Amino acid sequence: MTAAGLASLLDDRIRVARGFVAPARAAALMATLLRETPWLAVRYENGGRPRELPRLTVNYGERSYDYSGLVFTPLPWTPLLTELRALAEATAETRFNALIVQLYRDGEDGVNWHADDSPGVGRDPIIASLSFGATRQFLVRARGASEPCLTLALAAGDLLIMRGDLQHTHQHKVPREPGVTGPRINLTFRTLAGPAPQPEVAHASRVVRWPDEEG
Ligand SMILES: O=C(O)CCC(=O)C(=O)O
Ligand SMILES: [Fe+2]
Repeated sequence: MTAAGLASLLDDRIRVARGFVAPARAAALMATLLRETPWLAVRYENGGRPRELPRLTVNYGERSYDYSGLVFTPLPWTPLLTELRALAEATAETRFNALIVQLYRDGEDGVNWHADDSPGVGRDPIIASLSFGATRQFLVRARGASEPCLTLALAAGDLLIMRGDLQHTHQHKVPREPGVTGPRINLTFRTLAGPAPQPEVAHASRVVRWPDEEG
């Protein structure tokens, strides 16, 4: 543990602060974010077949983010997200200008192996991730390996920081966990610089209400 209560992993390129947001506040934030975020179901075509990302996602900040080959216009910061950004910045000791908010509706949602290495984040990005709601597994593997070298259960209020050359040496994943019935929200703060991404690629994403008012 460092002075700030951060557990250090993989040569200090992953740091985890358990309970960074206290439980009552984390629960209140989960409810507010669920209710107030204009969730987007990201739809795209793959080999002519319509696909949808297995999670809902929204971008905030000053710059478009290139995600799964699609470019999305970000929404402006809200007072709440600005406040959370300041907390993340203080611990990560950097400034962030972009945020991806993702909703894993239940254990059927997840994100497959990837690295956060889109050109806009620069060479060795510092990325801060805040989790709320259901606890989910976060796996890390070395590039070229099939098995994870690190498995973290990210719970409500946990802060995870990735930095150094981790995105070049490793990939990460939030696997499907069919036993999980509750939703999870994850916020990843990033710093985007350099040339703006290409013009928007055609996609059929749409804002969805979740949970559905009816259900
Ligand atoms: O949900 C998480 O903990 C990770 C999300 C992630 O890897 C990403 O947004 O790039
Ligand atoms: Fe990621």
